[in-house]
Amino acid sequence: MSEKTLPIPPVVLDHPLVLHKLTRLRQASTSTAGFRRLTRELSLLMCYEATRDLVTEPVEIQTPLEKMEGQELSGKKLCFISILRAGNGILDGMLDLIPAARVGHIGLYRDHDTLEAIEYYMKLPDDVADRDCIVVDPMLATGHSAAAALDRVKAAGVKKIVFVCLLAAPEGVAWLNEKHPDVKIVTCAIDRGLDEKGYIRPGLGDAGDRLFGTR
Ligand SMILES: O=P(O)(O)OC[C@H]1O[C@H](OP(=O)(O)OP(=O)(O)O)[C@H](O)[C@@H]1O
Ligand SMILES: O=c1cc[nH]c(=O)[nH]1
Ligand SMILES: [Mg+2]
Repeated sequence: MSEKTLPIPPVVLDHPLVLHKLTRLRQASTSTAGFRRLTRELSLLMCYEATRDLVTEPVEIQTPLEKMEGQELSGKKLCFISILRAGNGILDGMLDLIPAARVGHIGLYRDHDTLEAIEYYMKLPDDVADRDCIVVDPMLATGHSAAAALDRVKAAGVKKIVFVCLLAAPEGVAWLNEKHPDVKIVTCAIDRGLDEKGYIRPGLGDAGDRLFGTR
């Protein structure tokens, strides 16, 4: 009998700041500028959670008053991978917190009729296999885009991946858990479910259009 890997339970941020900012983000009356700013702020908070397992080592430093032992990051280097185009809204906040991280991009769009993910671009750093990766996309709806992106990242040799999104549908979580049970999902909320067009309900609408003002 084959052993099935148990999925890592998703981490849902329940911090009051996240609840407040996510509520503002969802509101239809929030402007493009406001949506972008809130996405960036929420990304900082999600980055904090997604990097919780980073390894540190002791380092001796001198404060203005005395020597002490501090801690500095010492584990594998990081790479952020943005699923275009809406992933770039999250990427900005992540890079505010970890400016030295490398960045990869995977271009995917959902076919409106089949809801399958269609790839149109990919560029990953040459040394991505030596890095831990955080893959970012605001929305985990059917999970097709995220699963396709993770297939590509794993094919490039990456071993440890966290997937970060603003909102998830239970259907997307189930799909990703099935396809990539070893990938931890970090999200601000898991909503009620998908509608007949594959939109997350109650959701926040089309994240890409709201970030870039394209509709
Ligand atoms: O889980 P799924 O059902 O695959 O849906 C989620 C995808 O849909 C959105 O992208 P979209 O295709 O609208 O592209 P965009 O970022 O260019 O707007 C979103 O940013 C995800 O990538
Ligand atoms: O609700 C949804 C689903 C997929 N993509 C979005 O931008 N929003
Ligand atoms: Mg879109």
